Amino acid sequence: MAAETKAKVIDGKAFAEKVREQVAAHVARLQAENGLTPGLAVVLVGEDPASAVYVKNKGIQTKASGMNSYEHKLAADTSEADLLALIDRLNADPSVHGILVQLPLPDHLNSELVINRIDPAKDVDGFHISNVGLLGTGQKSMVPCTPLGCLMMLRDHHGKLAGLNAVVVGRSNIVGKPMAQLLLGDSCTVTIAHSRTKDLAEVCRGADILVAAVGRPEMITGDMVKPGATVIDVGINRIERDGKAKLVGDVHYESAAAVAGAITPVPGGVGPMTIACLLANTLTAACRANGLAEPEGLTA
Ligand SMILES: Nc1nc2c(c(=O)[nH]1)N[C@@H](CN(C=O)c1ccc(C(=O)N[C@@H](CCC(=O)O)C(=O)O)cc1)CN2
Repeated sequence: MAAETKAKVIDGKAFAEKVREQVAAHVARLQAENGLTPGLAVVLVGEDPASAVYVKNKGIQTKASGMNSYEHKLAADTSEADLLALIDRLNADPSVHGILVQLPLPDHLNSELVINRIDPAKDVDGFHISNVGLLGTGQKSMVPCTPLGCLMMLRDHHGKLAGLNAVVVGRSNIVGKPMAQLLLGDSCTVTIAHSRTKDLAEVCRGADILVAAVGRPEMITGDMVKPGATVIDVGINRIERDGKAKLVGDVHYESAAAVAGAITPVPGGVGPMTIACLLANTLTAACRANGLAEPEGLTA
């Protein structure tokens, strides 16, 4: 029998819709008052099916928010020199305020080199080494979309986060590390745990906020969750169960929801916030590039 769900379910789909509405309202004001339309260029190399869907959705949502969308689809065997030349052109294009290179890139391309070629002011993914350094030192930066989305949901649920114990399970550059920096910025006491952490369950049980970003299906189980804790599940894992394809997070939802105070589901939790925050970052980049006030509530 399924365990009873006690936790409040944090609805990322609904939250993302509100963020997109805020972005669209701000974009309409920018157009009316400043004659400015933010533009986002997304670069996809190759035919990875999941990446193609994410890029398509980015284009649809960018246009729906009133911004310009520029899609660049390149063949899987595109050379590094050609990709870098495209980034140089986008860096120099004043109608492009945000540039995103969809990851993962094909193996023959050096992701670090490619990402670090993007103008940091247009790096709406927040992956450029300059933005990483700015975030790590508490300075104004572009913030990676997935952690920014998690932070927005946590602030909305808790109000103030100061003094709370946060455990981030996972140490990736894209989610784990920036998530930890953002929580530290909001004065949480932060622990970064990972696959080699000793007694991971005990470390997790100390968390008021538990962020799972390990990329292992259902690794975080209910016995690892402190009663009443807020659980943010960043994992998106495609598994097969009972002969059917299924999408699950890094958290075993039923057992964790029986103990947690609040929890994000998969799908419909963190995932939709990633693209909503990409739109927010593009708007922020356009405002900064034009010396205009940044949108309130849409930045870290
Ligand atoms: N350059 C980047 N590449 C990648 C990023 C990124 O932030 N920047 N993140 C992921 C992919 N991603 C956006 O690019 C993304 C992943 C998941 C979702 C989402 O809405 N997920 C849904 C489920 C969708 C499904 O059925 O597959 C959900 O969780 O509800 C949006 C965007 C890697 N690459």
